[in-house]
Amino acid sequence: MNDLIPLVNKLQDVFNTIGSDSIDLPQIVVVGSQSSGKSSVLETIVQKDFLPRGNGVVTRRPLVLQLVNTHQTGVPQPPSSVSSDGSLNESPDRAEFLHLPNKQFFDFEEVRKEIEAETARVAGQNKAISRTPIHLKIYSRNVLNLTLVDLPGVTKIPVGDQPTDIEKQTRNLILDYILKPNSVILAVSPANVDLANSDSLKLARQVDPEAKRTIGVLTKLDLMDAGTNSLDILSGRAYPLKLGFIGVVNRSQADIQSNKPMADAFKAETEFFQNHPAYRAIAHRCGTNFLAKTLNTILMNHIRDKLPDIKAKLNSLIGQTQQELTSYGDPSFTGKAHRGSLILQLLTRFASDFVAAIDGTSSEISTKELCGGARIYYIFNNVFGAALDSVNPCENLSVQDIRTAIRNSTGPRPSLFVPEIAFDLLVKPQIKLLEPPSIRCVELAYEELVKICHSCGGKDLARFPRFHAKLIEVVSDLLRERLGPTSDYVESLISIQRSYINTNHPDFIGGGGAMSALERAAQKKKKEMERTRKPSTHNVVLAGGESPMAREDAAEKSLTNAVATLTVQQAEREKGHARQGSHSGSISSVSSVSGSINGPSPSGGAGAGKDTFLNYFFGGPQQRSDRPVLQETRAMSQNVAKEMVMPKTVLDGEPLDFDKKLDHMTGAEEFSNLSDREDMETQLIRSLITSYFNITRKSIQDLVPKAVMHLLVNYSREAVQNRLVATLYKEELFNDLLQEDDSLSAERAKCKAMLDVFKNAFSVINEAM
Ligand SMILES: Nc1nc2c(ncn2[C@@H]2O[C@H](COP(=O)(O)OP(=O)(O)OP(=O)(O)O)[C@@H](O)[C@H]2O)c(=O)[nH]1
Repeated sequence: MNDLIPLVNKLQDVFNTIGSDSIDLPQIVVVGSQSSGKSSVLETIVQKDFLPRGNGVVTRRPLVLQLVNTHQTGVPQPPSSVSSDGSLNESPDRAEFLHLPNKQFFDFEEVRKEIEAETARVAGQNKAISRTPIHLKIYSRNVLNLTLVDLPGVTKIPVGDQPTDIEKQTRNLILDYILKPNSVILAVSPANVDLANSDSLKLARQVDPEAKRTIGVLTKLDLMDAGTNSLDILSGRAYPLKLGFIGVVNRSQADIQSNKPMADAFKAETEFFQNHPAYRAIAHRCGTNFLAKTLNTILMNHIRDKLPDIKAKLNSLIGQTQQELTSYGDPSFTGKAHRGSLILQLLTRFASDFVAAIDGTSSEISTKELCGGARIYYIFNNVFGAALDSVNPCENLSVQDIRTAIRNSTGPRPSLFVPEIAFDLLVKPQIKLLEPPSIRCVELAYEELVKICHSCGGKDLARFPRFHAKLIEVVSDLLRERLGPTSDYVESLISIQRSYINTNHPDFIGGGGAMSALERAAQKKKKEMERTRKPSTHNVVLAGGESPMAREDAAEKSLTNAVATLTVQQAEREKGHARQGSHSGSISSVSSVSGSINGPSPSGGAGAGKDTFLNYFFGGPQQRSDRPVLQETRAMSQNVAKEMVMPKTVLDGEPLDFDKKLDHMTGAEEFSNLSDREDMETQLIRSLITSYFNITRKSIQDLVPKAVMHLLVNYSREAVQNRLVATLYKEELFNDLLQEDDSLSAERAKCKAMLDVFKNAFSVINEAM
């Protein structure tokens, strides 16, 4: 039975080699406030001076102490096994530190120095504490098998390098250890301080409220005021702990300073209890010897209770670790004989992941966010759709632009009808507005495909980062190759739309439709005004002699008249064109063919100068002044004008009106005051542009996603596997491609070591049970 503690020690060693605390092993954790006597208790149990001593905070790192009984039978030697002269028997006692694996310590003064040095190395010289434990193993025939952890004492006031929250830090460190259900709490309290103020018991109660795994130790019983004693506590009446309280008397500071031998201290302790009137009756249940035996029994029972759990935990850890190890791949498969098939397998997996992500058939589809092909659909439907919808058909088209277009398209003659050529000129640049969102749609789909290819390959490929990078590179190249043709095609879709303005489109509103819509709008507005008109205001006559209503009436009337006149003119005109046998029924049908089918347009040679006019109409004011053609025209006109008026100008030195007019050849000031007819014409052109633009927008919205799917998505989807094989399945590349990631090899080795440890521990337990 006594083999159980060495078993746990063995497990602890096994786990220490990989620095894992994945198994909560049974151990005794010593807890107490600063200077309560924790180190003294441990030293008395070990029967050795080996712990650092001094004023204030001494224990500053957890010390995991494994006591190993070296007696053959495993039965501990009683501390009384001293020679007749009172000195301890010559013993082969020795100590080992985990951090110094090849060194054995036979001098325990050296052990103390090493603990001090190791504490200072990690926690610094000045009172700060550290969570990193020191592992110390002591082999002796005078110890019972025990695993104990000495922790820094609870302090209230920071000293030295200690941070202001030292109390919190120490408490958290202690709680980390005692929270583990497999730890037995050795709660040390000095007897000369009221138990109600005991930090160790308060902490123990937090994690073990039923007091099932807490054992109380009362130190400094010799320092209690004369006439007082702790019998109530020691006999379990004052504070209920299932494992009870044990009283001890350690060496005092004076004893330590005078190097009082352990054996003497032990003797003195025994005498103290046997001679004390209050404790005499329970002397056999007091003292360090009894404490060591009790702890040994408690720990063994505890281990026996916990062993099945530990075994089960180990079993599941073995399963998990085995799985993790498998995920790192088998290194033996990268050998020469398997390289080709491994490359092909990984490459095919990458390609099918890519296809599956696009098709939405991937097994790792997210339920949290859109991924793969669904994102491409989102781009088409939501992003591209919304971008197109947000384009205003008459964007950047001012009244002035429209008027100028109308005027220019009628040439030197005044316009009789709404000029079709102006509509043609104006609508083309508007269609161009659809190009940027369409190109962006291609780019977004491309970016999405690049993203998809980055997420392909899965865990298997993580092993071979170079191969993974190469696969991504090849697919990215393929996608990049497709980006150009797709963008070009989409660009040409817009150019196609601009190259022929099909005013014969069945959905196009046409001139007649636009006119009647305007008429309806005007009549509706008129009715609304009539409805809101108040009778009392009818007769109010202003100083000017005309009532505001009367003025409104006049304006309304003239607007309606203008619409009527234009409608009649338009009807006449359409009739005329019908007679000539051209496309009939819409004003714009006339416009679209006027330049080619029906001979010269009303604007004469305007067709030839269209581009210049377009630039002129749709560039900003700055651009406009920069246009060389316009500048030239202007300069020419000015020269002509100057020549004409020179004599008069020279005579009186004043700028002539004619000059001024030519300087403002854009005619901007005239557009501020449009006639009713001009206003109607402008509105008519606007509604024609809007109608035609909407038709084009609809077909672009339909065609661009189709083009992207055909030329970019489906093309690369189908070509990916072949491209990958053609580029990467080459014998001379295999070596480079199958270079394993260093960190992954290290991870695999670590995982393998861990698995060995768990298996080892499992068989250790199996043998013991
Ligand atoms: N007289 C007497 N003194 C004791 C007893 N136990 C401990 N001391 C003294 O109390 C002081 C503190 O004891 P330590 O064992 O260093 O206490 P600790 O809890 O380990 O202290 P830290 O590690 O600094 O938290 C030392 O001077 C001990 O000699 C005891 O039972 N009787």
